[in-house]
Amino acid sequence: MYIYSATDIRAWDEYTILHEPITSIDLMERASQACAEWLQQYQQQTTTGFVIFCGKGNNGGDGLAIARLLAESDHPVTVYILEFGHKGTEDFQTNLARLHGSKAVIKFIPAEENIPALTAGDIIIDALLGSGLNRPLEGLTAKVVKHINQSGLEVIAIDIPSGLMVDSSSIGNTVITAQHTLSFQCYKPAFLVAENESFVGHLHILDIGLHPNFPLEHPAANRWINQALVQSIIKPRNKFAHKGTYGHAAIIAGSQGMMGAATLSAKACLRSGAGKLTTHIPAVGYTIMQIAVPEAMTYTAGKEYIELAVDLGKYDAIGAGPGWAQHDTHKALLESIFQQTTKALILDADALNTMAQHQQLLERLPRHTIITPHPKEFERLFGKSANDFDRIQLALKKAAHFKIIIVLKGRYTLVATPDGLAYFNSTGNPGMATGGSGDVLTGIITGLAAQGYTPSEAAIAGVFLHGLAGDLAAAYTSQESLIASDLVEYLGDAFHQLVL
Ligand SMILES: NC(=O)C1=CN([C@@H]2O[C@H](COP(=O)(O)OP(=O)(O)OC[C@H]3O[C@@H](n4cnc5c(N)ncnc54)[C@H](O)[C@@H]3O)[C@@H](O)[C@H]2O)[C@H](O)CC1
Ligand SMILES: [K+]
Repeated sequence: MYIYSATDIRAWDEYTILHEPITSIDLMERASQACAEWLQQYQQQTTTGFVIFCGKGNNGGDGLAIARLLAESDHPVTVYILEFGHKGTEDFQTNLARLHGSKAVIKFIPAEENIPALTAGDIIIDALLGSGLNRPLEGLTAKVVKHINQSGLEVIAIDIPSGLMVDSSSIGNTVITAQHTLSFQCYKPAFLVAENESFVGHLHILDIGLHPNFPLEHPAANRWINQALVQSIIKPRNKFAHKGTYGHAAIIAGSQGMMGAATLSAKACLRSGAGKLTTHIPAVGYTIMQIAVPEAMTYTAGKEYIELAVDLGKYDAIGAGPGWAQHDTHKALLESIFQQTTKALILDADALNTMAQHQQLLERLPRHTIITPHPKEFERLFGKSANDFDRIQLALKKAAHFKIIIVLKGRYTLVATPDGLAYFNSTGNPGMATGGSGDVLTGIITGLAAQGYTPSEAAIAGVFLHGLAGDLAAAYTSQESLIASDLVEYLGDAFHQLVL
């Protein structure tokens, strides 16, 4: 599934109108019906009515159609139309004429003194501006939005909270703060960044039946990692398989006091289907590893932390970094790993911090290495970004420059590939913001890469399975109680859900 820009969404609209074919006003009706149905399901016993704020573009047109549909179902509806000093789009006008025949109360806001007082119990619907927004809100529009935000009432945004840019940062701008956003057909870039979370609230993507052929003809660089995509990657296991079929992985991890990172990575690697696993750990962790993960072979190098890595050429995938802590020897260790790596390499945690301190290491990264930084680690590696959109662009730039895959962890984890594609993961929950969660991800991606999945396949499927295991675990134990070991426990169920 693609994540389209505002321009692409408009093109999809036009494509649907031309090829279904359907008139623009009927398409608006379909979108509005989907919203009205959602709202009727959602309204509470305490809801006294709907107050709908409309602009004069097609977002406002949606608002007017929603008003009519709700009024037809006997809900008290008041509509406020913000005077922009023009007549409004054709579909806006058609819907205004249709609304005049209904029981909805229609009022206009030509000036600040006409901004209405809002009463508790009403649900506010924001249909002021949608994907046609091309500049920050100002003047009367900004005042109306601030008034709505200050009311403390429940706000439901249609398509996108008014004032929020679809494709670029809205930091510092006046934007509707919605509790729910009802958007159409596909995810938009604005919904995927942490800086917009407080505006968007709970997101609901409503299917309005835009033409299915458009995505086939218009691939986009931004993509959504969902079950269908991951199902197309993960292959059923071969009936004649033996452990050699699924590769030999190595996990180079752990130090005194951080052997948990190593055992979590190791278990996750094995639970992701790697045929064999050898852990490279310091001597202090030998017994811990042998007892915690009896399925793994263990090679010790260094006393309290890993000092060297040998004989790595035989591995199909190597995961390195979890629980290393910071030691001077790690620069040489990384150089040695880079030299010996012949296939996939996954770097996380202290391996990334070492690279951040010795930036020249970045230039020596083997091609198609996967790095899995969280935003702070990313910043240490590549510098600060002014906003989340810039950070995504920087990740794509660095992925292309170093020919690596960058997994930038977050609510919608980004997988940036060297060929300029940005995949956003759909699974996961805040319960996974807990120690060891990243170590599990390193193990999963290493385990998948060892089986022969390409680095981008391993990264995409890995982040999805990791998040899905988190969702299944949270459903069982709650987000609060979720610990990283649960992610390992629920990986099996996550694979089950893929129904191979
Ligand atoms: N497939 C779909 O997603 C469908 C979407 N629909 C709805 O249509 C809107 C987009 O409509 P459009 O008329 O293009 O844009 P707006 O309603 O957002 O209004 C644009 C209008 O406003 C002017 N403008 C832009 N920025 C500002 C500003 N800061 N202040 C004031 N005015 C501004 C701009 O110049 C235009 O004149 C989409 O969001 C959906 O809600 C359809 O209903 C069907 C399918
Ligand atoms: K809106």
